[in-house]
Amino acid sequence: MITVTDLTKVYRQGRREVRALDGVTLTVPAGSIHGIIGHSGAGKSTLVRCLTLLDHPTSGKVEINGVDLTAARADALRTARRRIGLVFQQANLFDSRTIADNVGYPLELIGMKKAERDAKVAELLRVVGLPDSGPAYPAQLSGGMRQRVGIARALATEPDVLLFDEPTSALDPKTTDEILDLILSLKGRDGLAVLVITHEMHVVKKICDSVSLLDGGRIVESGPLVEVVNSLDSRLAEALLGIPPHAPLDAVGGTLVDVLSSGERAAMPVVAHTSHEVGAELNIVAGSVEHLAGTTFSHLRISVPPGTDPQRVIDVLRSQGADAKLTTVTPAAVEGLVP
Ligand SMILES: Nc1ncnc2c1ncn2[C@@H]1O[C@H](COP(=O)(O)OP(=O)(O)OP(=O)(O)O)[C@@H](O)[C@H]1O
Repeated sequence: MITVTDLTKVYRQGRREVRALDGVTLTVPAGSIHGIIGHSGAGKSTLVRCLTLLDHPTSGKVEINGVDLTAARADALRTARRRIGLVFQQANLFDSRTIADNVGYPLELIGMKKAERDAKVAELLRVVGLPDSGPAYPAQLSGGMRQRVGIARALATEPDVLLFDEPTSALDPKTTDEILDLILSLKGRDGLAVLVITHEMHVVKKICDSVSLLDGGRIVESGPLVEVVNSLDSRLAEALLGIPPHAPLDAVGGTLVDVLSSGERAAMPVVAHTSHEVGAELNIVAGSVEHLAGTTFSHLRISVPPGTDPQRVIDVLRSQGADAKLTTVTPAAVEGLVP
């Protein structure tokens, strides 16, 4: 488990202060995967550096299974850092070492004997699906395979936390899915807590149990995936269940209302019922249906024809358990969040 409490990082540029992290607090329990998303400049890289103590936070705490990394010095810090396995966008392997030697490198550093190391490396290569790649060199592997090697290397010291920094940003969609499947397969392994920093919504949808939105160095929304997306007022809902592009308002006509329903309600004809109840034809302009963390979410945009009171439509939709609100076509709240 990793617990971050009131983490703050202030950089000084001449007389100017930049608060790159401003009181970040979060907990990722063992056995779960937490995603952190945010647009460029939100503080993601600073968070990675401060969590791993590559950069010392200005204030606040980072604890792993109760051990305070921020209080550790020198040798104690080196040992404590091994509790976090790090995987970057590129695996940054040593080109002149074999794959087995790359994976075994952190074990060499802690002085593990060769026979024990070889057995551990073979096991790790099996875990990441590369049982026969030990003798190969990095240049002989694809980007996805190199990323698997990076994951094996990060697991070598049996960390309590695995921290992924944009792990699939350099990969094609098929390889991305394969790497995400691998990350999912590690869930629950030896009480591992997984933290994934990403700007890709697909990554959050596919593997995360919970998610936080980082903005201006602060966590502005956070919680279990199925809870944070269950409100039309949530920026995470907008980012993760966004309405696909559709015809402009003047072509669509009427007043636009967004409708969000989840679970069993997502399969019920709430719009048809509402149409019937208010005695007007409600047209579905666009929508998306997503299956997230075992729950189905339906996010629809409907147009209410002139002469029908949109507030009455909203009230009837809400009386059936859906969230509903008047909408504009492009919510400003998420601009820049989805690249
Ligand atoms: N060493 C530094 N000195 C001064 N300011 C910095 C430093 N590192 C980061 N910052 C500032 O802190 C803020 C957060 O930067 P950070 O790189 O953490 O964001 P990010 O979310 O990782 O962005 P990106 O996705 O573009 O990498 C930015 O305003 C940035 O300019």
